[in-house]
Amino acid sequence: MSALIETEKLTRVLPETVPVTLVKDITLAINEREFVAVTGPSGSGKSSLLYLLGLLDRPTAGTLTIGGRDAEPMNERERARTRLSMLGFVFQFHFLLPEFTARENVEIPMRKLGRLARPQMRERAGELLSSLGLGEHLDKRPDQLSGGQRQRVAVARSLANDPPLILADEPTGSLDSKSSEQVFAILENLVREGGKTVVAVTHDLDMAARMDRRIHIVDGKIG
Ligand SMILES: Nc1ncnc2c1ncn2[C@@H]1O[C@H](COP(=O)(O)OP(=O)(O)OP(=O)(O)O)[C@@H](O)[C@H]1O
Repeated sequence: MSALIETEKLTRVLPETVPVTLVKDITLAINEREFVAVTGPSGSGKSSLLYLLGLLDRPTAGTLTIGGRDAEPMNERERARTRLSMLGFVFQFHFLLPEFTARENVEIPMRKLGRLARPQMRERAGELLSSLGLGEHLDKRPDQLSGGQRQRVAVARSLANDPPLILADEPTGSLDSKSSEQVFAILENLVREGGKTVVAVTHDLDMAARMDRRIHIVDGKIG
């Protein structure tokens, strides 16, 4: 079976006067249905790695294949399309659009991909939110929701186009322990029951220990 995402000596150097190495020679393979933690000290390059894996940044050396496809020759349009269909993102801060309701926020990636008719998008957004315990809050705006609820909306949004891979950057980092546990349980369930692959940066070593595998980054390298 080929890996969902595979890198070979992935490297990202910022071309400053004194070049800054964010990620160095990272070789890894992430398979379907894996729940993977990315850990490491602050500033070690965890977010930079996630950005590369998520096609939000381009490596300066090395290769990355996603769904068996080499990302290198993809133009911006293909990268955007791959992001929309293959990847879901959850960040530490929810980045929901404040003027839209929970349901509309979840519909946005579906509208961008344009595979479903509008009524189906609306229905799917409602179902996703309900499955994450937000059935009562479909028409609320982010400022009418708690932090934990907002993050669950962000998870629902990441699932909008049913991507096989969810990338999460400290998804519970700004939540209290109860909401944190809820969001963790949702991510775990996505892997165990939903067949998704989840790669999550976390500072929480207890959480990392409950995941399938840990990729530890030190100074931009696997350590
Ligand atoms: N655009 C940039 N210009 C200069 N330095 C940068 C830039 N982006 C990131 N860095 C630096 O690169 C290093 C890696 O950053 P990154 O955010 O990937 O680390 P991290 O492990 O995710 O950190 P944290 O755990 O604190 O979120 C850090 O030292 C950061 O300050």
